[in-house]
Amino acid sequence: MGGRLIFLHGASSSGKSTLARALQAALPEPFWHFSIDHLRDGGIVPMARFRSGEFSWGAQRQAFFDGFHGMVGAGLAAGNDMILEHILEAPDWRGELAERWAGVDLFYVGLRTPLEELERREAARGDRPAGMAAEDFGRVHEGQRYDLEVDGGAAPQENARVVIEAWERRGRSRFFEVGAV
Ligand SMILES: Nc1ncnc2c1ncn2[C@@H]1O[C@H](COP(=O)(O)OP(=O)(O)OP(=O)(O)O)[C@@H](O)[C@H]1O
Repeated sequence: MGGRLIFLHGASSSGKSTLARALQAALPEPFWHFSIDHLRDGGIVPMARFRSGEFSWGAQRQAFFDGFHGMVGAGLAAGNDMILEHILEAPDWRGELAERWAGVDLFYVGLRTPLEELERREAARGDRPAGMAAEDFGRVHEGQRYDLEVDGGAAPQENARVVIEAWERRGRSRFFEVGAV
């Protein structure tokens, strides 16, 4: 039997990682927290050499994301429950992932955080390029249909409680309603 997937989707600095950690702390079973941040910051990808321009990110990007999406499927297929935080950057990813994860017990959560708060957080953390959050804000939720939307400006523990409560009552995920968007 496959694991269950809680997918957190929202702009950079919307609070996905923070909510994922709050969920991980509150869920009744051990869920993985899975993010490209972990590949980048955990030393799996040679980031310094991409950042210096020695390696071309453009040339690697497709394989990187194909691999990342495949790792989620592999984790689930092995029976692991997972919280995925991710941004669907390309318009065709949604359909591709709906196909790849067909049959997965998935709960799709949209994290909406006001632009002013996104910009405040981005400036305060200082580890994301300025303007990234605003760029995401304008397009990240476009055409998405979520099983639940939460206010990324609210306290993470409260959002975790709301997500878990809704997740426990979940039906078939709207993530798979690809043709309808
Ligand atoms: N509910 C919240 N209230 C106040 N600050 C928050 C909240 N959630 C997150 N933050 C802060 O905002 C910043 C970004 O949060 P976080 O890393 O969780 O966002 P993210 O969506 O995972 O970002 P990215 O996609 O860029 O990795 C962090 O400094 C975090 O402490």
